[in-house]
Amino acid sequence: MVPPLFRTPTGQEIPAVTADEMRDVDCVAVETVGLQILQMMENAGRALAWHVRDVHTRGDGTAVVIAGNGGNGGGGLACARHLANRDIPVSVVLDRHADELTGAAAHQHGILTEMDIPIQTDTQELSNSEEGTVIIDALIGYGLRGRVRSRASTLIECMNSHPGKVVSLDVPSGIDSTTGETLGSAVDPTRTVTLALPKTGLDGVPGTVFLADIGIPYTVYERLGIEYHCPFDEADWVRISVD
Ligand SMILES: NC(=O)C1=CN([C@@H]2O[C@H](COP(=O)(O)OP(=O)(O)OC[C@H]3O[C@@H](n4cnc5c(N)ncnc54)[C@H](O)[C@@H]3O)[C@@H](O)[C@H]2O)[C@@H](O)CC1
Ligand SMILES: [K+]
Repeated sequence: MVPPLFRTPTGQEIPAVTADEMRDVDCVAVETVGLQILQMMENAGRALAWHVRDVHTRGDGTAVVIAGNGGNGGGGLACARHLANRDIPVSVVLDRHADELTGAAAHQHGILTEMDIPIQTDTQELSNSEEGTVIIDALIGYGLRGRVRSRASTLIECMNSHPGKVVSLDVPSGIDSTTGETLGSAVDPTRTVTLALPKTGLDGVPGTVFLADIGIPYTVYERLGIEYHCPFDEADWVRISVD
């Protein structure tokens, strides 16, 4: 399979990676170069919050984060903190009971509880929220394995039936980030904010796609033989598309 070629609006080419290749990037960044996941996640959450504010054009200006238990969910929970810091009323719907969260997602969740941000597993509030509410899809990223299971599938349907805009983190949940295949059901976003490098499966996803800088240094890409030239200019993100 020839990987899709993504370009910035100025025509700069950016290589796309499979989920395995992105895992290698993460692995070299963390294990060899010494970045911590939370450092990258902080950049992801902040960039995502900027995009949520950018699509917030009308309505009551609220946001609901739908979060899973992996790195994608952790980025969404960090985003919730950044939105609350900008006085945007935000709530969180988890895909599981809070006691079952682990790793970075549990860490981010702990901060949100100290901030008194409403967190639930019930989707009622999401269903009742206004059209102007922005939904943040941080359920599953490139870690999707197999067909979407029932609870996640319910949350995906809930996001898709909401009249508000949906911003997906990294990959629309339910899309295989390597092949672009819908594994059962998938989020239909207004916008996707993908991290560090485009994923091959993003070719053809609905909505616009932005690439966000999460602070991975050149040396990581060099060590993996990925030809990378910084596509970012004044902003920490750039719109990308396939020819
Ligand atoms: N360097 C990077 O690229 C960084 C990536 N980050 C994020 O981390 C993500 C990758 O993190 P992970 O490897 O933890 O994986 P993900 O967070 O993408 O996926 C794991 C989550 O998806 C659920 N899941 C997997 N398959 C499922 C299925 N079939 N049905 C229902 N639920 C399913 C798991 O239960 C878990 O909650 C990226 O997509 C990105 O959003 C950020 O944490 C920042 C750093
Ligand atoms: K997602």
